[in-house]
Amino acid sequence: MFEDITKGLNEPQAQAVLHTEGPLMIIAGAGSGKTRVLTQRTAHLIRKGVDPFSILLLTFTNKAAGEMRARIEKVVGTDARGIWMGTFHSVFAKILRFEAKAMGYTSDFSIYDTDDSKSLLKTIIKERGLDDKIYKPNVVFNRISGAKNRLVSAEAYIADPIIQADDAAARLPEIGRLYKLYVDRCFKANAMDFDDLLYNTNVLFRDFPAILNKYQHRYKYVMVDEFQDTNVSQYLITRKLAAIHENICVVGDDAQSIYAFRGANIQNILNFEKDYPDLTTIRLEQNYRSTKVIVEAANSVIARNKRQLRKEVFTENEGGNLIEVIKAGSDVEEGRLVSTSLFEEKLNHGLSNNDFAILYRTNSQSRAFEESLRKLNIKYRIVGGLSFYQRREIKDLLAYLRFTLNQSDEEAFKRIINLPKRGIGDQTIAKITVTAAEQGLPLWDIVANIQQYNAGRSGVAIEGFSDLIKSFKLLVDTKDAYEVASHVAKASGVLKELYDDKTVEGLSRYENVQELLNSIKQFVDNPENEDKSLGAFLQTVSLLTNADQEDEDGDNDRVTLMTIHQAKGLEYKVVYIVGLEEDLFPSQMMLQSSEDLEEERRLFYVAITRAEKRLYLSYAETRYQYGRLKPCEPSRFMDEIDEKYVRVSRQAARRMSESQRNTDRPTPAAFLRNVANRAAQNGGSQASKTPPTRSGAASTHVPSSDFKASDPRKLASGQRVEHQKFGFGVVKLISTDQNGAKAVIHFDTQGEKTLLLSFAKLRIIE
Ligand SMILES: Nc1ncnc2c1ncn2[C@@H]1O[C@H](COP(=O)(O)OP(=O)(O)OP(=O)(O)O)[C@@H](O)[C@H]1O
Ligand SMILES: [Mg+2]
Repeated sequence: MFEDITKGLNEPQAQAVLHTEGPLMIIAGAGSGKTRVLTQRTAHLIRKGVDPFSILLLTFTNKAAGEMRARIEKVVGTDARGIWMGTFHSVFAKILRFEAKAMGYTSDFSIYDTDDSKSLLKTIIKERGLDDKIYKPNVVFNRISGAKNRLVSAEAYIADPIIQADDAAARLPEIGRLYKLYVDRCFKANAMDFDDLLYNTNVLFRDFPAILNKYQHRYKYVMVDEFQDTNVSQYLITRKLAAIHENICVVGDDAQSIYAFRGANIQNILNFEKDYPDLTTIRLEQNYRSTKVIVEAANSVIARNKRQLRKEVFTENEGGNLIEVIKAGSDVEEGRLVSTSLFEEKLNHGLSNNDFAILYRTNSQSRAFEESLRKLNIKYRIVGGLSFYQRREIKDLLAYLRFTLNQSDEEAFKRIINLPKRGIGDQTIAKITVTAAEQGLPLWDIVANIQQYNAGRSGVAIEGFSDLIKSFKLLVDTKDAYEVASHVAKASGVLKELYDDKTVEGLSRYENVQELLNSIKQFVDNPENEDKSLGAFLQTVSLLTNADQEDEDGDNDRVTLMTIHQAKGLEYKVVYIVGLEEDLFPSQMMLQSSEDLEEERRLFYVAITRAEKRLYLSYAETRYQYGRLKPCEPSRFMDEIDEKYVRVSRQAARRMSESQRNTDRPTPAAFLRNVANRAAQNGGSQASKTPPTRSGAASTHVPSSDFKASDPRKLASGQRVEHQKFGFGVVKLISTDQNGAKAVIHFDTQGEKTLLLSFAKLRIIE
């Protein structure tokens, strides 16, 4: 009866899909179909007649949830809409909204983003008269966040501070008090921060058994993707929710656990076996995503980690190309070489921009790649950069909307009270917040009754503000989110101020606000959204994760640039892992212990396993850091890949053999010698289906200065040339388009390639 649901799945995958009752754990390597199994399993449950409302499916991003929902919908139709699906944060925010009263909040509570939290902490630190160079809002925030994720309350923290050895920040005596003040202040503002969404859900389920019981009965089937990255708080919630039916299925890969720094705990996987003695464990071992070279290279890296569950990963996919190393003189050159390679890949393999990802360790590395991609007219998206919703003008309008809904929201209040300028000074604003805090009054009590306070000249302006907000409030219950928002944008003066600003930036800010209004309209028009209220819209917006951004201009064919952390669960035909240098990756900041090194290595494993067909690794010999040019050493991680899977471009190999000769110069790590040797020995192409390239001629007589970005005027068809990577060939055709001049060249061993002449380094053979 369920044959078709398991069609195309392998034996253990099918078993996992059909095993619906009782606890189930799927521990398996990257690309082995874990996420696919969850999708099929959910479709199967619905086909069996399970009510979609009783299925809870927790994913890593909202986007992943959306994609899974779309796939399930293909099998079961619109029933899929009823499934409770999303990130831990978004699902539990929804529950908290229903149950807000029990916790002393209203269902219109605000969600503070990290900026709001830090701004509030800054205010509190100042009010306490503490030095914000010692009590840095950032540091204090991380402390509080860490405590909440371990379910340590402010009171418990004060009684017994979490102090780790050699952690100076933890010893600051006021942290506990600041934690307490911060929590009180958020509560008074009817606001929860991101960590509260988990913390408060735990408190809710702990203190209100009847409420817990309701959800325990509702969710007959609970599933968690990326289980290795759940923290204790998330695990506890999941376990409690599944306690009655015990139909809990978690899937994960301990080798991809990369959030220990945020409290994720591999231990959860081990505990799971203890917590569920009658657990069924299924292992998936076949990778369907990547070529043999990529799978085996990834295996060879992760095998170096001591702390891991042993598991096999193999693939029946083709051998594929060797992993290529791109060596650049500087970070700028790295951007250029990677973008050029990407451009050539695109042309030579008929790929689209969507097939590519450039992965880096930290966000700040994106700049060089952005610039060089732009020069080549290649569209890209940055996941996790300054997102649309973090822009000033967007936050301004959102703050108005938040305050319209929740007049206790202190951070929204601070943002808008003098926007557009009403002549209300910072001191007056501080006076209002401090008075509210001291007298234990909601902000709004003071703002709405300002005539009772001695607010001086600002009084009239504040009165105007409160009248404005009162008029907005009247709309909330009867109008949808779009009607309220477009009225607020106009009546508040936000739109007009931007409209009057005729600078280029002003114009683009004005357009951004219009764009926000468009997105609210879309939200309202979407039949999947039953609740079209302002509150419902604000909730979805505040919980967008960085990976959930939509492209603004509707053109979705873009190269993706992102940190490796953001890349979890995703796959691309061609992947570039860039900045493979010591101190950058592995990151210097993370290297306190061998455990940290293992976490960095898992990150490298995640990065490698995103690639389907081809993988490139790049590094620069020098890089600007903190305003200074620094020499860099190649990352030890490149050394850790079994050398038979790696190929080094001729240029890199040649420079290496030079540095070997020059023994006075410190050679950049053993890696360089290794690869030079191996390139010379095996022609660099063992496992590849393509014939060996000329990279074997690592120390040819050709000085690199002879390879120049080619001037099209000197090149003619029929001419014989040599390319650094592809070897010798004959020019077939030269043409020009908006990207500049291109040549089609037929290479002796590599076949026909189209190269962009401003980048291709060719040597003309006279
Ligand atoms: N039995 C199968 N036959 C063909 N393709 C499959 C099969 N199982 C999975 N795939 C494909 O393999 C790729 C990887 O699957 P999926 O993303 O589910 O793996 P995963 O284990 O979740 O990976 P990750 O650990 O990176 O999250 C996807 O493109 C998926 O469609
Ligand atoms: Mg997955």
